[in-house]
Amino acid sequence: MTATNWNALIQVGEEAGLRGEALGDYLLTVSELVEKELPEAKTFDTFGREYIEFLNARILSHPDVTDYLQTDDGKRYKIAIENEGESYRIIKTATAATHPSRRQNVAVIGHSGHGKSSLVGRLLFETGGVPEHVIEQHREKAEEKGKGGFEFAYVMDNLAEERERGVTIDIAHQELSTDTHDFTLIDCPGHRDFVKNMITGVSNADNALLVVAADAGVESQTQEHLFLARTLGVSEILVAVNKMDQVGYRNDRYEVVCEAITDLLAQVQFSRNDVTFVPVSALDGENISTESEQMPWYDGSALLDLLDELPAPKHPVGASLRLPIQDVYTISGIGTVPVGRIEAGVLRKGETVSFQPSGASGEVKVIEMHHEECEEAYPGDNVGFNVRGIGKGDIQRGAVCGPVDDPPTVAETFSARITVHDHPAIITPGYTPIFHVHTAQVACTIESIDQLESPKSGDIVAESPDAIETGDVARVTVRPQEPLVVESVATYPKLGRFAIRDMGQTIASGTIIDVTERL
Ligand SMILES: Nc1nc2c(ncn2[C@@H]2O[C@H](COP(=O)(O)OP(=O)(O)OP(=O)(O)O)[C@@H](O)[C@H]2O)c(=O)[nH]1
Ligand SMILES: [Mg+2]
Repeated sequence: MTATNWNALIQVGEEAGLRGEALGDYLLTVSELVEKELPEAKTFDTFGREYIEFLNARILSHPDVTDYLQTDDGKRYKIAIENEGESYRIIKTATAATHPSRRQNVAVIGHSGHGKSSLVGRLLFETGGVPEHVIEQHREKAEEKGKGGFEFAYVMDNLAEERERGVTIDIAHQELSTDTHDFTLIDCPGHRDFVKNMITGVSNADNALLVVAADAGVESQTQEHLFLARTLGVSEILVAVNKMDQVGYRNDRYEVVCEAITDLLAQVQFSRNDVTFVPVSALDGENISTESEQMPWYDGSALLDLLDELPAPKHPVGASLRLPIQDVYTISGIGTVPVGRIEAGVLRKGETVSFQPSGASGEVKVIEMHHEECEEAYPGDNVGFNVRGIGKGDIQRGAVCGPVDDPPTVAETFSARITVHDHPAIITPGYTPIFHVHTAQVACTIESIDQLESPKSGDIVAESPDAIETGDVARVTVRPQEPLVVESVATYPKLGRFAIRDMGQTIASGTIIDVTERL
């Protein structure tokens, strides 16, 4: 199979898509694939599928999942790949309307009052998600409460207390669709009292949008959130420098703020090249969906276009189902409905699943995604579901759902590599702070400090040190004080990363190397 043949395949596919007819089948041998195509190609692990990128199309495939052929211009065809010994036969089965690679969870993070909720509200408004008269109603209500200017934030802040205080307390999810993506924006609280809610939001995110007000610049939760996003495995960070109206849309002020953020990024081993900056005004709607005329000095794209350019999320390939539970609802007519985001594997109707650490299990009766029922759901999907025989007492935030024959691992102990970022004193064995891992928050004891590493080279510089302190990197053994599901970072990245908090601040972070299962 040569590149020319491949082009022909795509062409036929496009025409067939229009007519809704079968593509026909094409045979290519494994050696042809490897020798002719792969040198030009890359493989990616995405959505539990293996992306094989060809010259101008790619096959998204996984044994568990229907395959798709995607051309460079974003057209997708549902295909079946039949494996005939040495050969693959590719058959087009239907035109695929949507595809999970459109889906992207973005956590909106940053210091309190910098305009996260307002920015999400504005994005929804400009993409038609919120009609003008609703914004008007919010404007009136906000003014009545002496909170003029909060009309866009009120789109996100629904709780009475949130509106009264003018701060977000718990995370809120909002759907936003563009031509190429279906985003779930997770508006996180910026206030330092609610960092634990922000962690739940970030642990569900693929990428993050950091909002920094141009007038206030970097503040304490700008730093803490950036650090947590990095620690909890967010791949890319987009920085919106908001409230540009407050600084007269001045380029020099924008640059000062960008420089301050660049310094913070360096502390978490991000370089400025890994991050995109955009100046915006949520209040005036500048640089949100169209490029702003107020800032001719800015030569980049508007925020919405930058969101579309965020990298596709990566998920483990060929792994078993792992679905950390974020909340559990009781819905009349259905019963107990746990909700969460699939981090690995496939959730299927009719299959028996197990929740750990409780061990409760049952058959999946209903899966719902974005208010629609579906047969199966994949990594990256936010789902609500119902399992036969499972009641509210069997599951809570922090539980993890997986297959009965390969259930999530409940740890007796685990070994981890931690970095101490900010602790006022020394840390000795026996120390028991709160560990935040996926959606769980559990007190865990650092039972032993096994090795001290050089932060630069990673070399072991001491065995069994008595204590560690700020700046140290160490291998430690950890014992959860309550049953807790964790996995090694190598097998399930999102279940193997954690932040450690104590005394109202984030003091350390780490990755899990190995888990000793509780029997
Ligand atoms: N001038 C100006 N004010 C803004 C802008 N964006 C937000 N604000 C104001 O900033 C204040 C806080 O906005 P929010 O959107 O609630 O901020 P937040 O980041 O969600 O705050 P938390 O929920 O507490 O973390 C409100 O008074 C907004 O009107 C902007 O672009 N320009
Ligand atoms: Mg808010």
